[in-house]
Amino acid sequence: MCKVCEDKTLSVYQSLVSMDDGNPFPNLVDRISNLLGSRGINELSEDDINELLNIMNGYKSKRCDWDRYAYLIPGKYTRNLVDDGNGSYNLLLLVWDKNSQSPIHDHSGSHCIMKVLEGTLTESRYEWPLKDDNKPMNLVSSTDLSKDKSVYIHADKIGLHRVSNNTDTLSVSLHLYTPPYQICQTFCETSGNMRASSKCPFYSVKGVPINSELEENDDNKCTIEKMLCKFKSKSLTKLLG
Ligand SMILES: N[C@@H](CS(=O)O)C(=O)O
Ligand SMILES: [Fe+2]
Repeated sequence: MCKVCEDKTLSVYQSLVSMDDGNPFPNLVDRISNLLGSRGINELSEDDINELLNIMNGYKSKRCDWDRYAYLIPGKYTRNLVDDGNGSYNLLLLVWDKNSQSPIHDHSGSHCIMKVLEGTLTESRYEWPLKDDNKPMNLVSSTDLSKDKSVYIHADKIGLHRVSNNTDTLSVSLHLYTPPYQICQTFCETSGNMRASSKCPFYSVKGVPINSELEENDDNKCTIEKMLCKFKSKSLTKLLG
C-alpha cells in the first residue's frame, strides 16, 4: 500500500475508533502509551509528569468507559491491569470496597499518577521512619480526592503513603506506575517497622480475571450498575459490520 493510501486508511481507522461509542478511555490509554512507550522507563522529566497529569485531568470519568476492568472483592481493594505499556509502565484500575485501605507502603522507586474515577479516596502521606525508632509513624498530610481529581506521587521521594476508602460506597481509581513494580515494602503504623516486602498481585488482566478469589465468585464483577449507564458501547467490529 502506498504511503498516501496508508495514511488515509489510518485516519479512517482512527476516526472509526474515536466514533466507536464515544468512549474516551482508550484514547487516554493511547496518549499515555504514546508518551511513555518509546522512552527509557526511568527518564521522566517534570514536563513529562505535567503532561501525564494533563492527560489524566483531561479525561472525565464515566463508569461505562472502564467497568469491564472493574472487579470487586468484598472487604479489600483489587488491582486490575489495563495496560502493561510493553514493560515500561503499568496502568491499573483499582476497585476499593467501602472502608478498605492499602497498607502504608513505598512504590519501589516508581513514579505514580493516580486519578479517582468514582467515589472519594483519602491519600495519607507519612515520613520515612528512622531505623529501629519504634515510634508511631508521622502523618504529613491527608487529602480527600473526589471523582476526577488526579495526583502525582513519588512515594519514595515524597515519603510513604496509604490510600483509604473511608466512605460507605465503593470507589475506583486509575494508577499509572512507571517503571512498573511487582514488590513494595509495607510498614507498621504504630512502630514504623518495615513489615514485609509484599507482592503486588493483579486480580485481572485486560478485563479477564486471573485471581482465584475472583474465579470462585462470579458476583464480583462490579458491573451491577452497568444498566444505569446511558451509553451502551458499540464494538468496532459491530461498527464495521
Ligand atoms: N500503590 C498501591 C495502591 S495505593 O494505595 O497507592 C498499589 O499499587 O497497590
Ligand atoms: Fe501506593
